[in-house]
Amino acid sequence: MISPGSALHQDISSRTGVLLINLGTPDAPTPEALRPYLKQFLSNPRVIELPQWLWWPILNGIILNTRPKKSAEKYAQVWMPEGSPLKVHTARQTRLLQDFLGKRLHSAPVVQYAMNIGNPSVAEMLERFREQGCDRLLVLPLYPQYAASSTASAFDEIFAQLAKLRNIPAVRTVKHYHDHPGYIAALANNVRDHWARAGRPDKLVMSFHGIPRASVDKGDPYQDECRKTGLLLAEALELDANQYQLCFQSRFGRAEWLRPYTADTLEQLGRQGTRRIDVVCPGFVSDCLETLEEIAMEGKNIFIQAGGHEFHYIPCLNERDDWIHALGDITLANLQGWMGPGFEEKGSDKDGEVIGLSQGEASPTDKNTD
Ligand SMILES: C=CC1=C(C)c2cc3[nH]c(cc4nc(cc5[nH]c(cc1n2)c(C)c5CCC(=O)O)C(CCC(=O)O)=C4C)c(C)c3C=C
Ligand SMILES: [Fe+2]
Ligand SMILES: [Fe+2]
Repeated sequence: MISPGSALHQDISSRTGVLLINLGTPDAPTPEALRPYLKQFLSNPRVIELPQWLWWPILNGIILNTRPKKSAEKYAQVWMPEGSPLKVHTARQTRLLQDFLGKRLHSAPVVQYAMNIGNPSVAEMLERFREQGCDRLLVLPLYPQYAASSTASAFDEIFAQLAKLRNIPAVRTVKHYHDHPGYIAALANNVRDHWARAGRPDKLVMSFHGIPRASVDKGDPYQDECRKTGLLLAEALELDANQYQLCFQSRFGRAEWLRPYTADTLEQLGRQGTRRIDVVCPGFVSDCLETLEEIAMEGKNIFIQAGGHEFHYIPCLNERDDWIHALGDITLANLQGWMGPGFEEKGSDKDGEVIGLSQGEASPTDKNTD
């Protein structure tokens, strides 16, 4: 919880904080840990846009009695010795971004991560920033494509916690970076590195997390942003339209979601006798349940059982240098104008760009206050 008013806040000279925010993950691969995680996730009206009177009996009477056990079994198959893959990679990315900024700025911002659901919570991290004297905060969701269910619900949580404070920091939010040249280059390098080691497939499948079709009809730009990322990645890899396929995974419930569904696409490609496919998940910057279990395990089974021969899963960006560099560039671009005394850059980086104004990004993406 955030304690109201803190003398510490006034004593330390003003600093900037960068908060990386991700979706959240259970604390353990057990039904007991899955239940509160799923309850919090699926009670969010940004995620399930049904009237409460209709949704609550389904959630509490059916889903929370069946899904925790099934999901826990899936999590157990991908759990790492240090914990949930999503959290392990997010924590590593945070440390690497802190190092990257430390090497490039005389006075680097404080970098921390929070989970929108579960731990470490947004409330806990906002308190840590306060303790460290941060009166400016850049919120950077680890979702390159904007969706109300992911990005907006992260911002909702930040502002709900700030609503409990009297003296809040200046806040900037990064809405999306689905077409950022550094992000696209990192995605393309990742695929090329895989091909250099393992040869090329007949088709590259780009699988994005789905959302309900109705969300797009109501104005969510998510589908367009996924398509733009896919197109830019295909361009960077010099692929023709018949060499790649974009699709949407992780459908939840019975409503119509974005099509084509990944499971159908994999089955169809297998049935058509496609010899080899490689699957990459550009919308996930960290490997997690949805990539390691749903794609690399379930997806592979679907393709092979339908008649496909060779299936390669290409891991997410995780801790790649070029991705951390892109994340650093996105951060610096969005800190423009907040660079006060002691915050000067140490010089241009190795690719010769001017720090904070890199890769054609002349201005911060989206700002709220200050
Ligand atoms: C990439 C961004 C994501 C969007 C958009 C998104 C929308 C969305 N998700 C659900 C339901 C579930 N998602 C679950 C896991 C999950 N989702 C994302 C990302 C997005 N979701 C990630 C990174 C993860 C993995 C978390 C991990 O711990 O590894 C789950 C929980 C797992 C399970 O039981 O299947 C659910 C449920 C909906 C309904 C939705 C949009 C409406
Ligand atoms: Fe999800
Ligand atoms: Fe750079």
